Amino acid sequence: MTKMYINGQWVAAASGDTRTIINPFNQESIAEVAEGNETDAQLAIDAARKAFDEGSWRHVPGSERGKFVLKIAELIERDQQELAELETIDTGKTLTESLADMADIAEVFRYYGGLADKDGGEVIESPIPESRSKVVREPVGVCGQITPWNYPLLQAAWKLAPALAAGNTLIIKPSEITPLTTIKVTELIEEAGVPEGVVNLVLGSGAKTGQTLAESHSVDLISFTGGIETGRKVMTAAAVNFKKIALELGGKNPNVVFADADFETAVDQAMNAIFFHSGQVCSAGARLLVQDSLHDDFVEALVARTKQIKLGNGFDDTTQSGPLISKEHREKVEQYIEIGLAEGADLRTGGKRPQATDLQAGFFLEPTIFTNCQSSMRIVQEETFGPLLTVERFSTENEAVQLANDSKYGLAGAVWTKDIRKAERVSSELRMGTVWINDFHPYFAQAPWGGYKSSGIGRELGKQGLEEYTEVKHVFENTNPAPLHWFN
Ligand SMILES: NC(=O)c1ccc[n+]([C@@H]2O[C@H](COP(=O)([O-])OP(=O)(O)OC[C@H]3O[C@@H](n4cnc5c(N)ncnc54)[C@H](O)[C@@H]3O)[C@@H](O)[C@H]2O)c1
Ligand SMILES: C[N+](C)(C)CC=O
Repeated sequence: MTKMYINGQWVAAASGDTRTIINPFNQESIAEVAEGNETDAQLAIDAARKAFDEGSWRHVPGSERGKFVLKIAELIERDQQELAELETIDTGKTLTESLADMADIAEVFRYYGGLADKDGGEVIESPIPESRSKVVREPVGVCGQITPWNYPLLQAAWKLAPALAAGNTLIIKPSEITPLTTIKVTELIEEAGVPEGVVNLVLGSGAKTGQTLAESHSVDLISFTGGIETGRKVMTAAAVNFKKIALELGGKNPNVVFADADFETAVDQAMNAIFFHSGQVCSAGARLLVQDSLHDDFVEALVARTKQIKLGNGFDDTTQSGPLISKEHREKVEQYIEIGLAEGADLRTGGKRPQATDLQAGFFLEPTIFTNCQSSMRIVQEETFGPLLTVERFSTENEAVQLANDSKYGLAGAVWTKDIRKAERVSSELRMGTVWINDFHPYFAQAPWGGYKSSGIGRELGKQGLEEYTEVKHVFENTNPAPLHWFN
């Protein structure tokens, strides 16, 4: 049974409870892990608090902290195959995708390892004679970090690396259904020699362990990645002590194709946008908007190619898309298929479970495309988080922008056109944290990631991702102190 990591020790749950982890491709048991609860979360919080308040970590120079973070990058690269196989068996995503994730993850640690000693503060030109002024950044303190099941280690890396680089201590809680790579990276963090109490790993349900982190008066920052409704609970709980908050929430991301787009590339990338990782991607291009004159030919080509997508085992290198993460999640996406039919959308392909015998044990769903969709529909407005694409038409550039922005979300979106001036005009009007022009999906350590509106608060990655884990302090020195005689 795999344990939790608290104060430098691998420990079982206080209750002795465990949870079985299954492979979504065949529902086979793949691991037995400790199932923590509020008691374990509190032990981890106490360890992180003590390590921050009494330990040496936050006084370690940035250059030394950076070396720890760079060492973790090195260890991740050393064990990337094992980590990728764990990610695939845990999530169902293809091994190719998992290996790409591991490369991204190592790069995130490398990026923040290099950034750890680059902000030594700023001297300010004080307007007051005989004084000196500087602005410094300091670690926030104890950070609670909560991650989702779709990119388990990638989303953990986006939190762990900057938090450590900035000198914080932390408690990380992965999704209870996909903990394996977060457990493994914690082993690597221990191997890298990070002092005890600095990094703590708790496992278990969000309602117990996650909630405890969010509502704790001893936690100074909560960083959450997950669904909009859970994010609302976390934000509410975090208010108890006005802790800093970072929220990376859902998306319903418009993929806007103008008539002058590169047809073949736009079709190919529209598939990539929605069916990569079976659509279980926060920034999936689940909402396709096609200019009227191109619409029918584009949809015909897209449907024909979508029917060819090969579903299967993530370890089979001919597989293009894996299962959904769980029985419950597949049922949730299937409910949206029923909603789409009831709302009058036209089902052009998919919409049901595959019949192939070798796919019956997994949580598979055929790649699905609905056309004749309207912006007011629930399947257009709500995050379906599966292999479900809605297609809408538009006539003018202004209509495209209006439709794309007609959403409570604002995470990401794309524009396809050969007219770069038009792309820039549309990009400047889209209310979302990332806009791709003639591409879909790229993200990397150097550029900030996050959402407008209900897609979240704050940014991960980039220098902004490090700043989120710091407090800003102004230090003012009177260089010639004397009585003021303000009061006689
Ligand atoms: N914006 C991004 O960068 C990004 C990235 C990945 C996933 N996501 C979003 O994550 C969602 C899918 O992930 P999910 O199903 O794991 O999300 P979820 O909200 O169900 O769970 C996310 C995490 O929150 C925990 N949790 C659950 N209830 C909690 C509570 N009351 N208090 C504290 N923690 C609690 C869970 O245990 C899990 O670790 C989608 O909406 C997706 O868009 C967003
Ligand atoms: C990896 N990312 C954040 C782009 C999409 C996650 O769902």
